[in-house]
Amino acid sequence: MPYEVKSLNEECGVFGIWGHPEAAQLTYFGLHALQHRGQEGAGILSNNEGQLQRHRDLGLVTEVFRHEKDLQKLSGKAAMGHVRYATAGSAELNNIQPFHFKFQDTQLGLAHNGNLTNALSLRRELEAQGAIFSSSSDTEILAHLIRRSHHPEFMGKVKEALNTVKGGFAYLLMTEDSLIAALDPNGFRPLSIGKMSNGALVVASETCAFDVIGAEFVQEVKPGQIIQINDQGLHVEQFTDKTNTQICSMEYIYFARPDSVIAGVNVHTARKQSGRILAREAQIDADMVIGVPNSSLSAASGYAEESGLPYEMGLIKNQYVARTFIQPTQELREQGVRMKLSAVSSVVEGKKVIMVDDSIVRGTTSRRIVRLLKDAGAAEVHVVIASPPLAYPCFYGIDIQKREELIAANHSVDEICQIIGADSLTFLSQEGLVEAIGHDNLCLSYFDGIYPTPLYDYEENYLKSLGGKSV
Ligand SMILES: O=P(O)(O)OC[C@H]1O[C@H](OP(=O)(O)OP(=O)(O)O)[C@H](O)[C@@H]1O
Ligand SMILES: NC(=O)CC[C@H](N)C(=O)O
Ligand SMILES: [Mg+2]
Repeated sequence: MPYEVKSLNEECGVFGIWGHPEAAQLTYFGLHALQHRGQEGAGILSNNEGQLQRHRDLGLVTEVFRHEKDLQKLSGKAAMGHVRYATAGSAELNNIQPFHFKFQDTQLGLAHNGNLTNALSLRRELEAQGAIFSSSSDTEILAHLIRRSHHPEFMGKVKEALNTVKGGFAYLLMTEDSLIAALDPNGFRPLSIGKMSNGALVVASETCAFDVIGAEFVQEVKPGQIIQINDQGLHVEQFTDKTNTQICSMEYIYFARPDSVIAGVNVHTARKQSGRILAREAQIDADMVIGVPNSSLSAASGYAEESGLPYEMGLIKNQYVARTFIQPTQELREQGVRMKLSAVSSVVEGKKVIMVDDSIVRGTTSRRIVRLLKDAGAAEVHVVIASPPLAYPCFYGIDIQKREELIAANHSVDEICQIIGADSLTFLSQEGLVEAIGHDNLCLSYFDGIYPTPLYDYEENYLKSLGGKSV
């Protein structure tokens, strides 16, 4: 399967539109802007006067829609799409979204960014009651809950289902006559509403998808909200009032595109600010600052500005060899990093270099790059990381679910420094991170292990990995 070699994988991206004659085309452009959120598969489902049609496949958006006819057949003035990186269920075609359910009386489209923490137990219960699943993904569960609800109204059924699933979810649903968006009570994942000049309403995981289609930002979907969009406009309700906003801090640190805005904060600005604060906290004597392309470049520019050191291009990313086959072994991950980045010897030779990266997960990237820079002649390599040590897994939509994988869960900062071969290693403090982002409605569980919800099906194994410490 085509795939970019990444150390830290993204989640998923959703996009929906109601009220435009070229709805599927615009969804294609929107998904293209969200491609960084998932590269395993993509799909679009359109709604032509109540007739839903879908095309999906494994691969990047441009590969899935390489034949124009596949997009052209998706007619109608409403559509929704998805780019996937799996968190639950394998990377096979059956799990690629949007899902399209055809019942004898109606049809339903479903797309999901996030990860349910009670998916296994719900599935067990549903199967015991006779449900037959068509995929191994957690996403499908919502459709079963909606169809099995005894509530007399469709929206009532959806609300009941949304109150049954737990964990992280930004959902889009397409019915015959409306597009529905819903966000979990913690609002872990970003989800925003925009408007086009013809009045069409759009929903997207990130605001960068609005810019490519000329839509204007209107409002965010708030935690616990369900928003129905149809020919009458936009109808906002809460499916629960028990909310506690906890936006995933890794969205700001790494996942989201720098041009996106989450909770009123531009991602590049937050990253740049984190670099500035890191420079104040680290105070390292050096000749230059370099970033690790792509995601740490904003933080590196902030670090350079604050420290007054020159910002140099010491590492080059090869934009073309990055695509290869999924090979999730450590050895091949290292191979991927090597293919991806080269050090510029004429820039770093004989110099004391500060290398800024946004995060250390397994330590593969930092170790490899320190070696690259030293092989290229750097006299000293000081690694500074624009986030605190990542020592706890995420259960709300990212693929880091095992503590054993995380270098900071198993080693002190000094040990990590030795393992990656750096001359010094400094992490941004948690307070510094919060200050950089500028609000404290953040999920920081990666760093402090404090989870804002029970972990349900994951709890037992997680507790074992902690050696009995309670969550
Ligand atoms: O410690 P590790 O396990 O190596 O993971 C950390 C690295 O992973 C991410 O980059 P990634 O290579 O995924 O892609 P990027 O080009 O978007 O920065 C992140 O920006 C770090 O560089
Ligand atoms: N990364 C995601 O948001 C994935 C959505 C869903 N859990 C899946 O695995 O398909
Ligand atoms: Mg990186």
